[in-house]
Amino acid sequence: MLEAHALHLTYPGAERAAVAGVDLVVEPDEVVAVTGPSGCGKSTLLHLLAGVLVPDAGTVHLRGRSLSGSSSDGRALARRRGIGMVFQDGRLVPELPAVEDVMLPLLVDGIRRREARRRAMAALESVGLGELTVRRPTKMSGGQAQRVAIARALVHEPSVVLADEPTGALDRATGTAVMDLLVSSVRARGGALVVVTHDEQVAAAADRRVAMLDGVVSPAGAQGSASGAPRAASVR
Ligand SMILES: Nc1ncnc2c1ncn2[C@@H]1O[C@H](COP(=O)(O)OP(=O)(O)OP(=O)(O)O)[C@@H](O)[C@H]1O
Repeated sequence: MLEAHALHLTYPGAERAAVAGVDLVVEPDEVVAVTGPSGCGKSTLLHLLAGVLVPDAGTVHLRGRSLSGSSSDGRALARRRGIGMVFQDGRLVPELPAVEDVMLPLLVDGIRRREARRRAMAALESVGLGELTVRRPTKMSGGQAQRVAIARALVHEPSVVLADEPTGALDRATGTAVMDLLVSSVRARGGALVVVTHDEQVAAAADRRVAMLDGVVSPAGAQGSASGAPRAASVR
């Protein structure tokens, strides 16, 4: 589904690489947790997978199609359509009612407002926010706002959802509910989920754990499986 090979990225002026040669294969229907200490490169890896950052070296393929390298329109489109992103703080637009925010990825893709609104309403319904479609995120609880962010990541039906500490700002019960929702929404569509997390409970909900240290996948992490049943050849 999603395949990264030999990814490297050094931020300008940095002494060492934030991501220093990561290989990662995510299978369809798989939930992968990326864990590791602060600063080890988890978010950078996720942003490389999403195409938010362009690697200095290495490749990212989604369903066999290259997403990495210099960004042609075709690649940008493949990324936009194929990947959904959930940020730690949701990154919702404070001025926009939930439905307008969830419509954004569809409008960027040229879908007409009326159809975009219909699909955004359905996505909000599916995350249990059918009653709050016109509420602004500033008037929502943290868990509700994060559900809006999940609806926005899923509304264009991506193959892969990448989530950067989606429960980081939430209390435990709300975080568990949000993670359950994310996993079930992605699984219901046969998609894959990569979730960066510091939270043991979130990592335990994954099929497999990839532990990073100093910009690389630690050997123990490559073997690790949250469920105790490693999937062969998923991380090399
Ligand atoms: N925009 C940036 N410019 C320069 N250096 C950066 C930038 N973003 C991250 N870094 C550095 O790259 C390294 C990896 O950072 P990254 O945010 O990927 O780690 P992380 O594992 O996600 O950390 P955390 O768990 O604290 O979010 C760190 O040393 C960090 O200081």
